[in-house]
Amino acid sequence: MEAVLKVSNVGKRFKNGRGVQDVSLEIAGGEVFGLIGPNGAGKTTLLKLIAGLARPDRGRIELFGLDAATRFEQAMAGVGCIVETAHVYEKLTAYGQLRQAARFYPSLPDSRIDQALEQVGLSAYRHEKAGSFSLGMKQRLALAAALLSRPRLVVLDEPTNGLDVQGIAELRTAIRSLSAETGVAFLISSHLVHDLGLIAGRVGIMSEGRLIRTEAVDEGLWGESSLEQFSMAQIQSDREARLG
Ligand SMILES: Nc1ncnc2c1ncn2[C@@H]1O[C@H](COP(=O)(O)OP(=O)(O)OP(=O)(O)O)[C@@H](O)[C@H]1O
Repeated sequence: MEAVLKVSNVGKRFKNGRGVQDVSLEIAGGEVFGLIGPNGAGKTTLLKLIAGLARPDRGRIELFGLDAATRFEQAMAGVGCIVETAHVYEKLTAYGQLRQAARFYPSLPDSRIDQALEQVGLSAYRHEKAGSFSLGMKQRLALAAALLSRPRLVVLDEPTNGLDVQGIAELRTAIRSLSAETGVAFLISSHLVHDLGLIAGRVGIMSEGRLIRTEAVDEGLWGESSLEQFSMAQIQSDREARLG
């Protein structure tokens, strides 16, 4: 499928010398791509650059064939994101919450709210207050809000944090069926490598601001070891190669 995202040699350096450097990456329509790496590896920074929440110092980001630097608004219109915190108003019902979010899209029909709730498996809870929801349900409600405008790429920062096994399984079901049925692509970060291995079809390993390797999630590839061990070994050998 055609690329929804093309990142070419992107870099951003903070005053403390950290950030991301020379990242290149392509994500196709309908793909679920996971970004893994330890704390501070640069995952959130890269997601922010892609979601238009920060500007790169160098390199190029193309979304749906549009250069994000010169056609920012059109490019970002196709991106839904939850970066840093998933905002959920505890006193509102699931429906009420999405009604609030829908104010940003005046031409959106009310039926889209029900459809988004259905897409994340929360239809049965539409009249219940979000305050009574589990963390996993809150995450999926936030995802429903991000889906309202029918984005072609959804960017999620650490969505599995704090979720139990069932919460992860439900998030996985929602993401997998959305990508398969609607062709929306997902870019998801997590330092919880195992969790992301359950959700993503392909992963990219980040270390010290760089994307050191991308791989299809295929247990055969890492043989006896887990994806965690595989990624740690990659990070270690990358460090050794750079330090000479
Ligand atoms: N606004 C900023 N100003 C200065 N340094 C920053 C800023 N944002 C991030 N950094 C630094 O850039 C590096 C990468 O941070 P980033 O948050 O992207 O990592 P991460 O992989 O998402 O880690 P985590 O899993 O902890 O969220 C870190 O060393 C961080 O301290």
